[in-house]
Amino acid sequence: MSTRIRVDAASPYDVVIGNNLLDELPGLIGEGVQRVAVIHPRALRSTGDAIRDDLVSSGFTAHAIEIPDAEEAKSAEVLAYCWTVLGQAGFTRSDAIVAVGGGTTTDLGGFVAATWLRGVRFVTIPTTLLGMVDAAVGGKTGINTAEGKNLVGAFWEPAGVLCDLAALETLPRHDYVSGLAEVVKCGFIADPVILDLVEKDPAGASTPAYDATAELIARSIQVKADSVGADLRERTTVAGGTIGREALNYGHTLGHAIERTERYKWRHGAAISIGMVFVAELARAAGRLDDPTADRHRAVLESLGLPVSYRADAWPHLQDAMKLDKKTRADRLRFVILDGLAKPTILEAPDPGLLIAAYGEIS
Ligand SMILES: NC(=O)c1ccc[n+]([C@@H]2O[C@H](COP(=O)([O-])OP(=O)(O)OC[C@H]3O[C@@H](n4cnc5c(N)ncnc54)[C@H](O)[C@@H]3O)[C@@H](O)[C@H]2O)c1
Ligand SMILES: O=C(O)C(=O)C[C@@H](O)[C@H](O)[C@H](O)COP(=O)(O)O
Ligand SMILES: [Zn+2]
Repeated sequence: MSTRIRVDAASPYDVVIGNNLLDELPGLIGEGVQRVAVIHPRALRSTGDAIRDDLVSSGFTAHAIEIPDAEEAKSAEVLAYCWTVLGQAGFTRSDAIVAVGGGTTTDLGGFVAATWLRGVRFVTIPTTLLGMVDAAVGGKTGINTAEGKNLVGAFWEPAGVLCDLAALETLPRHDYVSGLAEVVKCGFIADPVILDLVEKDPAGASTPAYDATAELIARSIQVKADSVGADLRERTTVAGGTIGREALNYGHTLGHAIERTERYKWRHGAAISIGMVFVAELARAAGRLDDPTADRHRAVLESLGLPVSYRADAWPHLQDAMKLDKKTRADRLRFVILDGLAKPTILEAPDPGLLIAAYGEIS
């Protein structure tokens, strides 16, 4: 049995969660498409080849494009390599891209789709927890540069998202747990039932075999779908006491700065775990967040084995990196914080003393 979650975008699409979903792929690729590129990371070579072969059996001319694993894929060089393959294979505007892999593959693959001939059809098949609950949904695509995380990219929405839960069984444990950071994020910003389900059995929740895994995934995707359906291009700042898509950036201002400082060798979820504890401390220091909710961040993330502290001497580098965060306006840093559980808002240009105090709590 599969679950479908609709994303009410300009062209609405479904995120399907279940098993053996590949029968749905030709329909998502659509009529009139001749060529399909299946972009996959090195670690999923056999999956990429199998999907390509299936597509050939369905009558498409399919090519597998192998890219590096993890953040190495999100580079200008890999992007240019994909353009070369598409050009040599004669991809036209009526052809399509399928990205099969984790968030790095769907971010890169989506940017290839957004930029090739100014935009071709795109389908995501996320194979990591993080990809399913976050990266493959919502149309943010892009690459990193030496100056910062995701600094170059485009909004380019998929025609559909297929989350085959069986893929999670081969995922290394630290990658699964990294994805849980985004799940916990959804709990704090919008759906506290997620936190209850994780806290009930953190050891169990750290594996895909947990009896609430499908519910955790569906609830997190619903949070994402609601946010991007309402504010795809992240334009809503503060309106009527609520914020739009920026809420999904909870923990990411410091988290992305840590990723840059670590030269993109860390997993994204590990970095944003620290980033969430930091903004919880910032909100507490600013008198905005109650102690139990602030303390709950460290407790739940630590119980999953995620990091919650970082080197004290890194603060000057992190401050520099945060200046290029996409929420920054002119010289004013803007952080997503909580005014209470599931009440995200923006803290604009906090006093430097507050930032140092919050960093002191996590270093
Ligand atoms: N676009 C968005 O809205 C959005 C949202 C959240 C995160 N992201 C981005 O997603 C990226 C992180 O994604 P991730 O955590 O999925 O990491 P990832 O894509 O690097 O995947 C982690 C590792 O697992 C391997 N892998 C993937 N699926 C596997 C499977 N089923 N079995 C075994 N190995 C597998 C990959 O090759 C990689 O080495 C970051 O770059 C982050 O910025 C984007
Ligand atoms: O979808 C969003 O919006 C998010 O912010 C989700 C984040 O989890 C994700 O890491 C995203 O890639 C961050 O976007 P960025 O705009 O800060 O680069
Ligand atoms: Zn993220």
